[in-house]
Amino acid sequence: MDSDSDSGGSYISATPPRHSSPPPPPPHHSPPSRKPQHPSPPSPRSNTLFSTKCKPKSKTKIPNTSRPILRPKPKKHSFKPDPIAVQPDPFPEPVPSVRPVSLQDLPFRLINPCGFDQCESETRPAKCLAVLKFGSFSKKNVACLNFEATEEEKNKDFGSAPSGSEKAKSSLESGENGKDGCFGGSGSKIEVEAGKAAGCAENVVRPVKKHPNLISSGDFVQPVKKAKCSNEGNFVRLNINGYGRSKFSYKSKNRNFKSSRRRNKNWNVRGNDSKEEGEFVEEEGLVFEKKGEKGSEKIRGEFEMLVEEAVLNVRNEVSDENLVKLLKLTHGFDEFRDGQLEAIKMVLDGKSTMLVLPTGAGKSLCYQLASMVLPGITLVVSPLVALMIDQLKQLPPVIPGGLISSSQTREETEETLRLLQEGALKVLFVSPERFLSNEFISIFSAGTLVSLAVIDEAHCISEWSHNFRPSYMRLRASLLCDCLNVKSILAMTATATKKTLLDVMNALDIPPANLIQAAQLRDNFKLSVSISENRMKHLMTLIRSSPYKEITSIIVYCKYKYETDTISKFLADGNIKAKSYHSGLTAKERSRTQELFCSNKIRVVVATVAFGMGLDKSDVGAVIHYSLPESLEEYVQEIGRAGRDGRLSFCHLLFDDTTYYKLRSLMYSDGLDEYAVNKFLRQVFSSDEFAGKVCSLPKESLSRKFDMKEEVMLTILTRLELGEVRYLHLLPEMNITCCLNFYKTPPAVLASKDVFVAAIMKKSVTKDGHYVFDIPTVASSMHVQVMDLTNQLQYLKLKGEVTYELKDPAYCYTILNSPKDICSLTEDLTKWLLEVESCKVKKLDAMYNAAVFAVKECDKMLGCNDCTPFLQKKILEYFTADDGNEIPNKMGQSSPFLRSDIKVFLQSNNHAKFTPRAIARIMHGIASPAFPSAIWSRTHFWGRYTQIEFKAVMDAAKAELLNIVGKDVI
Ligand SMILES: Nc1ncnc2c1ncn2[C@@H]1O[C@H](COP(=O)(O)OP(=O)(O)OP(=O)(O)O)[C@@H](O)[C@H]1O
Repeated sequence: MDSDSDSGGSYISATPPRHSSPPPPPPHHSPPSRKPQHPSPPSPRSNTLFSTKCKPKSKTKIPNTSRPILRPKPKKHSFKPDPIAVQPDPFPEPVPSVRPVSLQDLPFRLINPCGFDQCESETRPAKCLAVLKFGSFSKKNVACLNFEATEEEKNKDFGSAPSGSEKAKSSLESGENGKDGCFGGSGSKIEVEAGKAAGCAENVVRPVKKHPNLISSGDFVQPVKKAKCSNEGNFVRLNINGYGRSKFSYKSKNRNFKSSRRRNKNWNVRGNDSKEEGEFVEEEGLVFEKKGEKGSEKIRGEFEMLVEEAVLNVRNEVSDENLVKLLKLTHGFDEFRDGQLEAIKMVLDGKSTMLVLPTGAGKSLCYQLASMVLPGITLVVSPLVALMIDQLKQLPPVIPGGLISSSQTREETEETLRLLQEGALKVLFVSPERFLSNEFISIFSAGTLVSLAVIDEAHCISEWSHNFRPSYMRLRASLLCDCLNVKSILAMTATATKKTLLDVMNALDIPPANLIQAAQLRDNFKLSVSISENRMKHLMTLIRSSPYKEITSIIVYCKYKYETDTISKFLADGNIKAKSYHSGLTAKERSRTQELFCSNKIRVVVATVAFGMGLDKSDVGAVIHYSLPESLEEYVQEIGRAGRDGRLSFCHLLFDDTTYYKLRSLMYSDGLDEYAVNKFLRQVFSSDEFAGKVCSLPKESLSRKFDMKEEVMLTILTRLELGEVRYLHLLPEMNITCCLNFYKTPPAVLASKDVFVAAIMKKSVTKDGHYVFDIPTVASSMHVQVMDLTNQLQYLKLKGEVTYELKDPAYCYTILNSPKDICSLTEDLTKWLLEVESCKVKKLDAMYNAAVFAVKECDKMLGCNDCTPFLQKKILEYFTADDGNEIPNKMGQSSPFLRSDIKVFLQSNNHAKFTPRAIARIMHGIASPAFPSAIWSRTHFWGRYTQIEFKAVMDAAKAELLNIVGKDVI
């Protein structure tokens, strides 16, 4: 593809933003010419593609994340704390933000997650855990205290091997199915103690660094200090499921014997002092390694009883006091942050809840705590595998969790499902694609109780959000409740406009009274903006001057991959330790960069949107936007990666008009006209309908044919699957063309013995000695499943009879209902796609307007460079405004030369077929599958009209095409 911009992971969207194309390379840089993939030269009357057979019919305070404190030197800060409650003050007084020294001021972090005495705590430099592989934590009951490694270990270089999380993330971005992370049995590796807790008394439990939910994939494996009793010590697991308790007991008839037995055993072993050394003592969720010292055992016993008691207390009475006690024990925090308590109480009351809290405000804690108290399982749906892995890792040790995603092997998935069925998991992370699949639903119909379904990044449900994902369409309350018997839903997001929220709450059946919302921005940001004609120079100056020069971790966000490389090199040349990060790099390179950044070995990461989701670094001190974000949601999300430790952090936005115009053009790169939608639908429903017949759409060739991006095709297909009428059922993508060679037995002889081969012979063409055939076609002709045919091919290959190669990745589906009126379906779909497109454009305009407003207001206050109140104002307005507000933009509506330029363009390219949209795209310099920039950027009209409204260019193109072909064609 021509795109140089990055997506935010496994992004699939009908909408333009993240797969948008880069600015075209200048003509002299164009790659070697390829023949344009357009149809053969048309007759004059057919010089338009846009006529179709379908004639168109006529608050609250922002949660203060752990008391903002000053970074080392920033002198005076004047950030306004509460954009909702307080009107922005144009002359903000500097807020004295020095606070008394607290634990957080120490050069290390003390944790005490399990309520041990302070001396149990340990210095915590991050990310240096030796890991020891373990079979399955359900058996070994791996759970433990989350201590981190010693300073010495921290300084070790872990090489370039990527973390499990990173690998998954990388594979996601690159569309690979990474097999390298074993996520099935979370806790399948145990982190072993890597150092002594500083200053701890002798006779205590060693801080064993193992966590049931850590899923480091072996990449972090360092010379493992073999754990002394790692798999043979005395393990204690805490029962938090409440089995056996009448009030919350899970009354499934299908509980299998094995798990019941284990549960009973759990209950029997409470107060395990009597257990012998070396024996496993199983209870849900918590494992201590026995060190053979009576004191430590006592502490363990006390702790497990405390947590269990705290859970029971909450079950008996959901009071603030009881919940705070549980919070202290399980997470080590003294109090809840804004919104958390309300959300937890609502969920425990069985009410579906919409929770809107800023990034880093602690939304995850709400379902974590609730999951301990609720019976059965809590399902968490997340959009990215990387996010799921991070969330799984962040579960406190007492909560056993698992994960199911498409990046797992079958065995890993099966292992997780086994644990699930045994009742060994409390929280299960699942991707939306897997969610509600027949296979998944069948597990729950067997009796696993789902108390709570958590939809993380819930805005992805809505096409009016900045990050709509078709796969999230399947998350409807009706489906969740009907298929999984979910008791209540918790939808969480950090960034959603009013319209998006309404949409999400409608889909999930959440009543308005159950909305818990705080300001969408934390209060520990100092925001600034500048218009810059030389952004590179500006960036360098910024990083070298105060306060940025004192900040050790900075993220610079760019739009394009090439920009990240150029800028990181530029910074490195200026003696600033910087590296680039984008999806064009190998997984290993990306992982290495993230490692270096997280261990503070580089100061700056220059990245595309591909960086940051699931980033577990709390001390990022600054985020600089080198390019204008595409929406205020994206801006808020990205600056939210700074200051997660609660300290004051600095965010600067550099922008210019040229970038804005380019971005605005890109917003139109996914849109479709009725003509293309109609053609596509006809292709989708072209097959004869018979039950189970697998239809396929080869992605690449059809993408060119319809001038439609592959992900847009998928969006339409998903809509056809999950809309009001279920027109089709999507199947996994597969390569549909097979090139077969026969080795041992001559084809005719083999065909006489094998019906599959006979069918293949009938349906294949021979090409250079290969038999080439379409797999679904052959399977259909035999009335067998595609899988049967591929299995037979595999079998013949193993016998040495054949070799074959599969190619042409395709979307596969079966038709459930053919539309009665394809024209009205076309119309509906086109309307929807155009609305989504214009929504994206509006979002960019809102972002641009906010930036311009902030600059102007600062200019009025001569010399002021603190844009915080102005941006806060705009962000607040944006997220709370009613839909339908017109957003002004600075696009031109016409140009005296436009029509004549289009005319000349059409005359000089009369060999090609154009739609008005195709012409407008070229005039705006946007590549598309049928008009790639490698070819079309050579025309001097390429990108000439980026400053004229796209629709105006389309109208002009339509008029010119009509002039050429005659009005009767329309
Ligand atoms: N009550 C609390 N007191 C102190 N720290 C807390 C509290 N609740 C959560 N945290 C910490 O805040 C940090 C951020 O939490 P979390 O990752 O859940 O945020 P989030 O709202 O999900 O953010 P994002 O939207 O970016 O995913 C975590 O380190 C978490 O341990």
